[in-house]
Amino acid sequence: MAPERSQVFPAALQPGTEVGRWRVLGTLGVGGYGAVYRVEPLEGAGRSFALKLSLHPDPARALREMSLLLDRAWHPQVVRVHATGRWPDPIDGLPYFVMDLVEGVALHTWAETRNPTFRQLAMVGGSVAMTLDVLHARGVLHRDLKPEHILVREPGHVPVLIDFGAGDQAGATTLTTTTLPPGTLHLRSPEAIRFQQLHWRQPEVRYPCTEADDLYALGVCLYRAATGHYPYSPELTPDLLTVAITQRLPPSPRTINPQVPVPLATAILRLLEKEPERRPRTGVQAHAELVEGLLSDGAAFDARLFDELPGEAPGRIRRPEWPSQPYRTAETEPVALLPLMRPAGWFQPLGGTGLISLLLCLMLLVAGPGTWEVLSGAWTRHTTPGVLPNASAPSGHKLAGPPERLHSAPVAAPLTPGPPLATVAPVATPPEERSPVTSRPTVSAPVATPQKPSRPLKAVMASVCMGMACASNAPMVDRPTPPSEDCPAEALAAMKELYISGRLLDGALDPKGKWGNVTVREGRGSVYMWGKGKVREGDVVTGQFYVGSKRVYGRFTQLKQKRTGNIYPVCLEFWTQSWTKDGEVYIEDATGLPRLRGGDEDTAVVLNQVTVKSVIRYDEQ
Ligand SMILES: Nc1ncnc2c1ncn2[C@@H]1O[C@H](COP(=O)(O)OP(=O)(O)OP(=O)(O)O)[C@@H](O)[C@H]1O
Repeated sequence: MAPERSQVFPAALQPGTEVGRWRVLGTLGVGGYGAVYRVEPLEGAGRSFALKLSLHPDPARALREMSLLLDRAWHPQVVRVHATGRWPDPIDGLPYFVMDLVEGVALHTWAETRNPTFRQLAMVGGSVAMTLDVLHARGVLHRDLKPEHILVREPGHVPVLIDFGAGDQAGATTLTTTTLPPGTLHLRSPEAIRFQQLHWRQPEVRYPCTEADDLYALGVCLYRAATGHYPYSPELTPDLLTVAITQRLPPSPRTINPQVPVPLATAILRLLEKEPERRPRTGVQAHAELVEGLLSDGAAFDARLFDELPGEAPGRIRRPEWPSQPYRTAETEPVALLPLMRPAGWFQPLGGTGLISLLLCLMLLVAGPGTWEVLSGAWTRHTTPGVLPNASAPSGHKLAGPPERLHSAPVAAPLTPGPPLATVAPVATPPEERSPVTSRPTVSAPVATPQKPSRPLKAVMASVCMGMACASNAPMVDRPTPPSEDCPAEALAAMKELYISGRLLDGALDPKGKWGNVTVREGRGSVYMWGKGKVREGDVVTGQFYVGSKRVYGRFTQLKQKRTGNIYPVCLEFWTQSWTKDGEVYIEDATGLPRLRGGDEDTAVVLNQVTVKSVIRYDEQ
């Protein structure tokens, strides 16, 4: 009998797995595009390296990152590539490359767990600026600089740049199908956002990133390190975030952390100027400004970034407070009706925050900029979450979701029923065994019936939940919905092919659990579909669960057909649609699943029967 083909999970390779001539020792991090493993060579055990395995079916980004690192981005403070290959099949497998292992932590983690001096921070910032200068002179742009991509190596506090997957070099072909390159909204420059607002209806137009974008992002990273907060919180809704970045001046770092030496605060704010021509023009100039005060204002630079908490474990810091009135209006042309000009994003319902933002903008137009100050509660509620005290590992886990929680979240269970790579040992844990979903008896939430609920029944269940039982027992942090993301062109095409574009699909979180409730936790997870279009019963969609204070959100990027084993890229999200008993009026039509009673910050109880909806890009409507 032929041996059963085992399945492997590229995002969750177990220690001992052999990838080409390398043996996996552990996981360093899982990002939106790749999983990074600590490895050692099969011959020559004892020397550790980092291996980045592309998780993306389209190898373009990985190949581009490799060629950039090998060809032009070499620098002592940029990871070096030592080997490349494909796995498990050396011809058709997923691309991977092996690079230096950086024994360090991300910049913001370094700042909040090591509590260095301002002198050390200025030197680290200046050093990154100099590295950027060399790269820029060679025509290389990083384009996704963020604290997670600046690893500070000890000893010596040497900042090393990683992840050039969004990087660009002069003459390279365009990688994306969207106006802006892949990136993170709260680190986007004001000019990039303004460009997108002007051109999002022109799919062929691409934003021409410049050195000024990298220098702006460096300013954001240093602001975060010096104050413990991003100048514009990633916890804001995308609409508010874009308004803030383009039209609000960030508070001086000294308003948040009065210990920041004046010259350093000035240098950071210069990097954050709204107009690129008012920023330092080059990395060398930025370096000069960042280290300028070291001699003249030496004593102030010797202070540590943050006060340490007395009586606590050594090194625990007191994070400065985010001010109650953080922003002033920038003296730039206001961009009217910002939220009307939606980027081609998905996971952003037309109602909710979008409508509110539209109203805010209309009020702003009518009443003038002072209106924002009245509404500034919206800004103050959302501050940057801090680094967890135990964040001392050399790297953090990264999800493709709200950026700041990425590094503080524990590594989610490896649930992805990965591409049908089949052939290679070792066998990864089957998804069911590691599922973030556990069946649990009904607590005080609606009692489930043993039949498929009709729409009205679903409505009743939902309304009972909304009326009394959704709120969890534990007080919850008010988490916003995940920010919008682009749906790749290939996913849009695949969903069309599957006849599921814009449609609602039913399924279950626990395939054996029938109609009861289940407990879900934040992390990767799956929905077992019941079938619609070319999606059949037993097909599985996989993606990310986010546990919010009132709802659970899901973003699903892969659909695996049970019958063929084929994997399709998709953009699906959890959706709740329910009607009144007569089926006439919507009670609810919104993203996410309502939480039932129970759960805590990171786990939630929801109905096992769920609906997912395929997104439509706004420019396709
Ligand atoms: N050379 C390295 N040495 C140590 N850790 C690393 C190295 N490269 C990556 N990591 C860790 O793995 C994580 C994910 O890597 P990386 O950012 O390159 O992946 P990605 O999929 O491109 O992520 P993103 O979603 O940010 O684009 C990093 O944040 C870092 O913690």
